[in-house]
Amino acid sequence: MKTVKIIVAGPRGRMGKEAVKMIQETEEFELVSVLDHKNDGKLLSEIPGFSNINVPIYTNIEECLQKSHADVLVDLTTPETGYLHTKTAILNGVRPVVGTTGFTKEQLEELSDLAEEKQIGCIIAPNFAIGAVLMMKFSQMAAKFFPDVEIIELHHDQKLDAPSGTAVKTAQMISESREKKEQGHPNEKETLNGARGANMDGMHIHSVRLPGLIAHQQVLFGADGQSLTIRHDSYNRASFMSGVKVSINTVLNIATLVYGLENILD
Ligand SMILES: NC(=O)C1=CN([C@@H]2O[C@H](COP(=O)(O)OP(=O)(O)OC[C@H]3O[C@@H](n4cnc5c(N)ncnc54)[C@H](O)[C@@H]3O)[C@@H](O)[C@H]2O)C=CC1
Ligand SMILES: O=C(O)C1=N[C@H](C(=O)O)C[C@H](O)C1
Repeated sequence: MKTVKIIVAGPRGRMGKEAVKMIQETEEFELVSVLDHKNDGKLLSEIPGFSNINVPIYTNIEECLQKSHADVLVDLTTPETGYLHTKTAILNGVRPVVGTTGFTKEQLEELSDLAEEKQIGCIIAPNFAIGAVLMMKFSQMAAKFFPDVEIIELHHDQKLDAPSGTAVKTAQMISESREKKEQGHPNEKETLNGARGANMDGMHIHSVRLPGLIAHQQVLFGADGQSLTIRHDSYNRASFMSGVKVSINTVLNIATLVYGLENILD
């Protein structure tokens, strides 16, 4: 069995910590270094909460990629950093597995073109939880029969991007099966800005941010005399790790960019 050598970017973050733990617990994975924006030159074991993990911390991605000889970079940072890391990894022949959300459509297209040109695998998944992927797929199926839909996503109040990457992906997937329409009354007017949420392809997305929440989404469909609600809840960040694992194993065997876990699950 060949060991997969992995770099984690954002190791001190909520998701990064969980990814480091999962990699340490997986026999065929080896954490070779981490990328952070501080603590350059230290060992991860010097950082509270990471005792015994003697891998170097880099703050410069080029240096990190050149010295680590990694197969995969797992990025769990912020939109700007995640984009830069993904691009640099592809250019250096290291395969990115990206959970970071908030990339623009143009950035995704550019990264996809770059992966194609370099013939290198890259997986960007707005949600690694299998249940969330099913929620998106079921919503796509339902929208064919129930074109009247609104999306409500609910997250912890430390989240930087809104709407969530999952909500955007859900709307994109629904758009593929839903007849085009603007949700709500044609003459509706907001008397308070933002009352109807964000509008994507005529669908409204509402973002809730509260302490105590982790990651939740409901997709509400309405029709004459009935409604259908499809809801997913992540109660902890371990819920995302099986998807990260599948992505690491899959990215080694593909030569393009895949956007969304649904495209690699059988
Ligand atoms: N795809 C998925 O299933 C999931 C994706 N996410 C996404 O993952 C990202 C991280 O989420 P959280 O862990 O909750 O955030 P967080 O704020 O806890 O962690 C982000 C980490 O990135 C680090 N960071 C910032 N700039 C950096 C740089 N230049 N170089 C290296 N590290 C840097 C920060 O120090 C921090 O430790 C977000 O974009 C979030 O939306 C979160 C949960 C699940
Ligand atoms: O920031 C988070 O926490 C999450 N971000 C992802 C998103 O934007 O969809 C995935 C999950 O919802 C948790």
